[in-house]
Amino acid sequence: MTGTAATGPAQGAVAGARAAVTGPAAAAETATAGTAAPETAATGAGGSSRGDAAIATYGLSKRYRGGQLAVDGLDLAVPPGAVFGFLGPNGSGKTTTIRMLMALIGPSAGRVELFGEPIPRAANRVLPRVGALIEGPAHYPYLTGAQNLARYDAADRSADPRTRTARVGEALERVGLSNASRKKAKAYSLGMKQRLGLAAALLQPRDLLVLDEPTNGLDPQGMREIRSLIKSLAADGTTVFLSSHLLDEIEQVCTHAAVMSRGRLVTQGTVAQLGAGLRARLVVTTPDTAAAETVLSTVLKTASAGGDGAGDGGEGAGAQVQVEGDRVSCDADGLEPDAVCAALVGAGVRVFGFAVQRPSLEDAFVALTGEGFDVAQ
Ligand SMILES: Nc1ncnc2c1ncn2[C@@H]1O[C@H](COP(=O)(O)OP(=O)(O)OP(=O)(O)O)[C@@H](O)[C@H]1O
Repeated sequence: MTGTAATGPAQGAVAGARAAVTGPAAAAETATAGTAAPETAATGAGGSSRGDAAIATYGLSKRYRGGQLAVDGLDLAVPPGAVFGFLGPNGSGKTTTIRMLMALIGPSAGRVELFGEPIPRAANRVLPRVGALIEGPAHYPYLTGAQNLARYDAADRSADPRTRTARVGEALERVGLSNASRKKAKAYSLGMKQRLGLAAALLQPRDLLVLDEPTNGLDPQGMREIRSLIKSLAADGTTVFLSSHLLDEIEQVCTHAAVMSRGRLVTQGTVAQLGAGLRARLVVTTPDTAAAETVLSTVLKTASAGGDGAGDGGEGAGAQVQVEGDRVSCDADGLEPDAVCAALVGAGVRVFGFAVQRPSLEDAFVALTGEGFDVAQ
């Protein structure tokens, strides 16, 4: 443990990142920081080298005292300026990783660098550049939003008390809480509390924001507000690293993502790259499923014969067309959607719906891990 334990109820929000989260893990750590693993091959995300990464981890592992290997040999590279989604089902090691990034717990093996500086060794120098929101913010319920922020700021030794009032006002403005600044925190909705936690992380200019499940427990409106806030922070050049178990959230807000499963990194890259290995599907909705199936099989055979796989193309084409209820689908690779649609109509198929569906991140996860996304360890 290298962080300073937070006092009061603010244990979740780590503004300026020198206050420690005092979650259940904090007391039971076996911090053996410093047993650095040999540097592993770079797995650059989105073409960025790891030297200029905002966050880089090398063989990062954490085994809890009970023997659980929560994080296993993690090599992360978060490019500066990215909105980086750290994705994985519950229990896959996201929070444990974030705690190690913020020097709240030590790794069992491997190492962390933030902006090229070693953590925890350079924590005092680097962490003031990092704002964090970990495990849901807790606030003093009987203080107003503004008073809560003033308390957080007073606990931050790097913060200038002379500019406190102005910075508190700006942070509240930034998260859209100016009008509620004089309301007691206990009267805040969950979304407002989450925004207040973000405001605490924004009391100083930050180069990096680390957010652990920032939309957890929020209603759809609250989620939208947090997402648009994240986008506006990123537009200002802040690198944002956020964990989530919500795939569509990552797709909506992130430029890059890493996928975790059972403590291990499954893949990382741009969001576009993650789905790139998967093929789009052409989906026809029709009551004439048999006729549509015949047309798609013929189209696939023709496309396949026209390509370089002429020898084996025809054989499996029928099997590649799937019929589920009133939906008939096939691999869209190499097909001209307008020509396929014309062929369907020409054959008398009543086309009620026609789409080329891009694979989702969930499809990518299932393809990569062989398991559904809702797995819990
Ligand atoms: N303090 C601890 N002591 C022992 N085991 C722990 C501790 N904290 C977490 N674990 C275990 O480590 C594994 C990873 O947990 P972690 O909280 O990092 O996952 P997560 O992906 O953040 O999941 P969630 O979204 O549910 O928080 C889980 O199996 C969890 O039970």
